[in-house]
Amino acid sequence: MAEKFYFVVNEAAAGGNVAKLWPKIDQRLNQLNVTHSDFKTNFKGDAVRIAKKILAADSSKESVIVAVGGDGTLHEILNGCKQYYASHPSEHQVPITFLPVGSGNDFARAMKISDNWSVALDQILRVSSPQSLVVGEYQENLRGTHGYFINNFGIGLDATIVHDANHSQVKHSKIFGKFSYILAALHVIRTFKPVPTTVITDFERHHFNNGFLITTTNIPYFGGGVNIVPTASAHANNLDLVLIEKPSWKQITSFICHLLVKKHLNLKFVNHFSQKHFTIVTREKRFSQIDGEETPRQEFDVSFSTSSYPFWIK
Ligand SMILES: Nc1ncnc2c1ncn2[C@@H]1O[C@H](COP(=O)(O)OP(=O)(O)OP(=O)(O)O)[C@@H](O)[C@H]1O
Repeated sequence: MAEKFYFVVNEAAAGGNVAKLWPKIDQRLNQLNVTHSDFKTNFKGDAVRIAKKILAADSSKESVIVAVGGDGTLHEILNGCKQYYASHPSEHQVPITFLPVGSGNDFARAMKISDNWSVALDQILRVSSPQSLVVGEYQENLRGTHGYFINNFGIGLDATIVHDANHSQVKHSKIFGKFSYILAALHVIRTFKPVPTTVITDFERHHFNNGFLITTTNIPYFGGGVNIVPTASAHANNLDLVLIEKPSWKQITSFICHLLVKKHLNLKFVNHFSQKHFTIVTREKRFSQIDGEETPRQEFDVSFSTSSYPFWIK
């Protein structure tokens, strides 16, 4: 077991429910005599700063940083750690892990971390050594931005769904909130304008006039449990790109039926690339989502590659 756990708590995750949950988790940690401290995030992006602050104070071999929230919180902690070690390359890398109590927990689903916090906490406490996992790395060539993702980077359809769902009134409804993504998806599938897209791999260049779904993934799931690439794995040193051109309703129906039996990647109109490096260029403004976090509408010239980080996960 690690000597000290640093819990980075996003009380705003799961529609604010984590604020009510954290005292129970903290009480359980005290009952179990787990040496720990907690840091609450105060605003969007704050977990990046907190992760760097923790590492600057304690980079010991016995420490672990725990994201308490959804995928967005883990995403920020990974990026904070990566930024810290970019300027401290010789230091020991403190592993990170995840207590999935947010609403988007695709990474936990992929890594078989329980969605019951108490079971997930036991899983974390039973780990005895870190394991290195593959994470996605992106370099946005038009704006010079750079970062890492644990799950996926989507341009187009999924990103527009994330945007619409995040800005819908329904999301804040106690009863209908959980349907906000389905409602947004139904609307966006009908209205999304396809985008000309070029994919450049190490050996080839492919052009698609009507890019619709353009999702690069490191794990099987996106959008809260959709098994988009069943073979994707954070243990494999590659990323998977799924690109679908604007489909007819017949193709959408066929895609959904095949998705249910995990055969959708065999469909003729579904393009699937599995590579270590590739670049995606879109010359019209669209939204993107990175681990569920939306970015503004923009054109993209983004190069993808893989990287790795130690995770405190069995
Ligand atoms: N104190 C805070 N107030 C508001 N937002 C915050 C705060 N702390 C973190 N955030 C932001 O909350 C967002 C959602 O976090 P996260 O993905 O972990 O939870 P979630 O419940 O899965 O979220 P969602 O379903 O809304 O995407 C992230 O963009 C994060 O930066």
